[in-house]
Amino acid sequence: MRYAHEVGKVRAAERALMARLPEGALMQRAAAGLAAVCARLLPALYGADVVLLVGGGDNGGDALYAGARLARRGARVTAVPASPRIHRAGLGALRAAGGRVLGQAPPEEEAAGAVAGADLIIDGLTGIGGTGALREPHATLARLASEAPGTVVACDVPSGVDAGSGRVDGPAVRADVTVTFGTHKPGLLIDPGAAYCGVVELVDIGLGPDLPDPDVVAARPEDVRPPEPGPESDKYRRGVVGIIAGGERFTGAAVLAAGGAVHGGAGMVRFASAPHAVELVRQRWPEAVTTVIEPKPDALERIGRVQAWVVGPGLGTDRDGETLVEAVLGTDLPVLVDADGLTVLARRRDLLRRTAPTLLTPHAGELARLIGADRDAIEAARLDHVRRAAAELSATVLLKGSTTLVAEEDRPVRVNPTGTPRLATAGTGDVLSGLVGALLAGGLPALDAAASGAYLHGLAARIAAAGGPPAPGREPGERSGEAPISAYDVITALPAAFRAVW
Ligand SMILES: NC(=O)C1=CN([C@@H]2O[C@H](COP(=O)(O)OP(=O)(O)OC[C@H]3O[C@@H](n4cnc5c(N)ncnc54)[C@H](OP(=O)(O)O)[C@@H]3O)[C@@H](O)[C@H]2O)[C@@H](O)CC1
Ligand SMILES: [K+]
Repeated sequence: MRYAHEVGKVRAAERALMARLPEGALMQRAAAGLAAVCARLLPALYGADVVLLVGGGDNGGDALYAGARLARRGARVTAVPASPRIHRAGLGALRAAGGRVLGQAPPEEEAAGAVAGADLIIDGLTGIGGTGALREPHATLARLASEAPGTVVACDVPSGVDAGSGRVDGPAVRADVTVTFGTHKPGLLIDPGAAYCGVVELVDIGLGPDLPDPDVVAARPEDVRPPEPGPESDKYRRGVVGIIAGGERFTGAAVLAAGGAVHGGAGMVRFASAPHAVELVRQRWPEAVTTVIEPKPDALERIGRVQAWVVGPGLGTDRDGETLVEAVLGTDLPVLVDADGLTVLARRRDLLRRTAPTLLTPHAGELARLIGADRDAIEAARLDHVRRAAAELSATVLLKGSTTLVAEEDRPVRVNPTGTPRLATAGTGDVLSGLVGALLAGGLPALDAAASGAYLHGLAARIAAAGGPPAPGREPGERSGEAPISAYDVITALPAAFRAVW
């Protein structure tokens, strides 16, 4: 797992560690790590042009000390101060090492020329102390760095990205590499901030023993553990998922949710709905066991045993849909509620009073209705809202988006690292609900089922778009070689995604 801690906890751990270390030792560790990454990124350090963008806080201090280290090894280092008060000792160290410092508030052309001509730019404008939109001249310098041809290395956090949340309120530095100290910050893992970071390198400055449990974690491939069938598995032990989706009017969602479950490793998929949806699912997925039901309180009685339920995609939000959502939530089994089911829940929050696990999978608009918040406010502060929702609704909440988040009260929020803009296409959410339902039925706890499902879903989308397992890295501006994908393509690529993590 990649771990991230809130800014306040990072500062507390830093204080505790600094109390045991000689003055300035921590900043030296950070600067040494930053300089080492920069040296690796340059084909030749001797004679390389390195520009430091230096803000008025310790983030600028890190950049100055790292610049001094690079200057001592032969780089031509120029500091561009963005503030009249920059780290004095760092400035002295850079000068002593032969670095050049532009005048305070240098003319824009001079700074622009230095940035445009640099082989490598270190962004030390703001780190965890940055708040709100970048002011001038920081904003201009951030823009110049983002447009420059040289390699951009962000110190701790790309300036303009809110370290705690990933919020970006104006211009921000687009980094090729972000060197972060001690632990990740949530804003490095969550979009939009995550998209500004490039490759994130964590430098150990010895904070570990002083850090509490993480606030946010992101899975690596080895952390994704779908339930694996053993030699004694039969279809019942591998988990039977029941899906109630679609109706007379909406059938696509039913077919896609059932497909996500069929390819999501369920031992058996029991699908139940109105005749038309049942007919189409039967045609597309002969593996599913189907039942025609009517929207009555006893609707589940004819379906047979399941280990987890999925309810909602394409169900409709009228009284009939509500009856089915109520029936499913009335069971003592794990339930995933998606799409129309969530709209029903927004007016029937009483249905969430249950003891078995409940997993809700809203996008921002659905979450806005569920917790009575503004959709734009949710998009701007996704981490805060997903946490709030999990607490208020007493449920596991998977908030869909370019970085999908999964929250459960008193647990670190899971950030999905495999998301891709290609997933922003109709029907992919239905596939996710079937897939996660299969993982729930296979015995994963709701948080793990949701996080693993989101991971596999994103990976399948990437595989479908690329026509095979994605290449490990791509140069900026290089053609992606990817195709647009449909929700059905994601289903088809699920086996390859499972193979990649098993
Ligand atoms: N603590 C430690 O032991 C260690 C800390 N380390 C390093 O310290 C960093 C934290 O340093 P920090 O606390 O000094 O804050 P920092 O990120 O430099 O920002 C403050 C400056 O930014 C300015 N500023 C803020 N918002 C702005 C805006 N919107 N637009 C423009 N300016 C804005 C603000 O200006 P002001 O508002 O005060 O006028 C002030 O000058 C951390 O990220 C890591 O790199 C490492 O060395 C490891 C050891
Ligand atoms: K920075």
